[in-house]
Amino acid sequence: MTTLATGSTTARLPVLDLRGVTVRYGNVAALSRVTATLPAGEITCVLGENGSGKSTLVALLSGLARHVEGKLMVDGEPVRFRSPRQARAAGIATVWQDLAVAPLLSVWRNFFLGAEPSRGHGPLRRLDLERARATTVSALARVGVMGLDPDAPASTLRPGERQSLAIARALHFGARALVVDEPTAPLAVPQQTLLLQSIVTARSQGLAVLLVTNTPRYAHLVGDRFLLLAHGQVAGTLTREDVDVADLTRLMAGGEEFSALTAALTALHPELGER
Ligand SMILES: Nc1ncnc2c1ncn2[C@@H]1O[C@H](COP(=O)(O)OP(=O)(O)OP(=O)(O)O)[C@@H](O)[C@H]1O
Repeated sequence: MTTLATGSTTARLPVLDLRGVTVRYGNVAALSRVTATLPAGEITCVLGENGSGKSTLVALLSGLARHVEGKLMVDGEPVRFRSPRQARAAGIATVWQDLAVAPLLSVWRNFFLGAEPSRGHGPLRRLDLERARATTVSALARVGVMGLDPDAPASTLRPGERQSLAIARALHFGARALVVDEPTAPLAVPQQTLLLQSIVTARSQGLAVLLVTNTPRYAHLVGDRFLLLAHGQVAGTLTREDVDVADLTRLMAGGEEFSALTAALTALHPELGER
């Protein structure tokens, strides 16, 4: 993990850094001058009402939307993605809300998606099936998914397992940042557990994680920071020391109240305003 020693404290360098970023759809500013920092090895939860800009933030980071103002930086370098492929190449892996798998293909095929291991060279080069299966099983185990048959069709994966497969894939292929748009349909507890467990694994592997969630309870359980969006703007940024679950639940319902709380906290602790 990249760290920067600052005197007696150690500050983590941001993997993703947004400075005054604006994204428009026609005349609508879906994000307006958003500033946020996502350090390595931390989970930033994005909370906000419908239409607050959460999906647009995911679209921006994954190369589907472009900013017209401000700067988006990855590891300190300004970027402007023209495609999801470019975002992936920069090390940003996205787990979509409505994550699709190729249902008839095996679990291992879905894990590699065209990047299957091979052996031999030139005309003798062929798929290394054993390695593909073993790698899939061990990568899934790393995020806490045990006992899956790598040859089973992906249609047999439950929703939480699908997301975990995508996270396992991101870790295996060396992503630096993980963007997770939580499924809208509530997951059953075991699947929700799997998903959160995979996200926590990504954090412990040093990835910068952005989790878009509608569930303050889960956000508080795993989140290190909370970014509240309201009407496309940052209504506040807080850390887990600043809020409890009840605060988050209340604040999610109204960005204005969140702004008021942030202002009050910043007045008491000026250093919070610098986050
Ligand atoms: N493709 C689009 N074309 C025009 N306007 C859009 C488009 N996508 C989003 N918007 C508008 O941008 C704003 C932010 O929308 P966005 O979907 O990012 O919010 P959200 O917080 O993800 O909402 P939800 O939780 O409902 O998905 C909204 O006013 C929305 O109507």
